[in-house]
Amino acid sequence: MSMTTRYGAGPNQIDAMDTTALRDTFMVEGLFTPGEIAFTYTHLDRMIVGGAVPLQSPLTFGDGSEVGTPFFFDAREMGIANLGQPGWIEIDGERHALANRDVLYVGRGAKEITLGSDEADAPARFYMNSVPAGADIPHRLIPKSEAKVITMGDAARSNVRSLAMYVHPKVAPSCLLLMGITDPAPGSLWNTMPPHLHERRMEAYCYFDLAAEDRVMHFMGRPDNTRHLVVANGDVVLSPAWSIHMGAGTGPYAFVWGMTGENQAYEDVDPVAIESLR
Ligand SMILES: O=C(O)C(=O)C[C@H](O)C(=O)CO
Ligand SMILES: [Zn+2]
Repeated sequence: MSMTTRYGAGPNQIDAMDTTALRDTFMVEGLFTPGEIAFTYTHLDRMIVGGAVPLQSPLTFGDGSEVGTPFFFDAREMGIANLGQPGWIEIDGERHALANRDVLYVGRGAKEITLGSDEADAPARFYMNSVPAGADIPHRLIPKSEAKVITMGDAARSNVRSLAMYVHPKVAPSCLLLMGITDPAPGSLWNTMPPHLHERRMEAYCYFDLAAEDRVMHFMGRPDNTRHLVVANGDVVLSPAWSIHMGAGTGPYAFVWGMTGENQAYEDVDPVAIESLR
């Protein structure tokens, strides 16, 4: 298991950043390495993002030395989305089967997590969002069929998309984690339109199901001072509360969004008018 750190930055700091500095600060690349678990500890509301691709041997974690508690989950909760082929996750020996796009919520107090793939040559790809938690909420498997799906957007503006809420008060409760998956409709390439800010929550986007030759252009920054990040399959964008977010792909893609902060009010967002962007 590896753990890297991202300290984040304030809105004025992006003026001095070149492309490499911007990417090093606001992106996490390389989370999905076959046979490994990789975590990045962000100082954006202390969300940890992670990836794991188990092959022949299952992968285990749960030690808390990197987070300063005896066990990883002593003061944390987590959502784990399977973005790959069928696999399974054991929480303290209790096994849950996860098909593609199923999500497992792991509540505070778990001791040991083991991640496995049904077939080593068609592995699961587990994506993880973990945030501090102050309550014990039961572990729960949320199959794709139980997610609450909302369709939004406008075909004339190429932004029709369906947004599936998994870890959400109306679907599966958590302490302060929100997690879901958004799929642009065929021919629709824009996500998160209109762009928005949510001053009370950070957000992490993990782009997936993107062809190797395609990229998503993810826009960030203050509305009057935007930048872009060129994102490949499996890359994560860290979106601070002060930053807008919206993106367009050069081909089909999907993304997992995860949020935490002061509240779980999905509607607590401030849309930003396109004509105000600079
Ligand atoms: O396409 C969208 O719109 C989204 O998926 C929006 C994200 O869920 C989001 O930014 C929530 O704040
Ligand atoms: Zn958002």
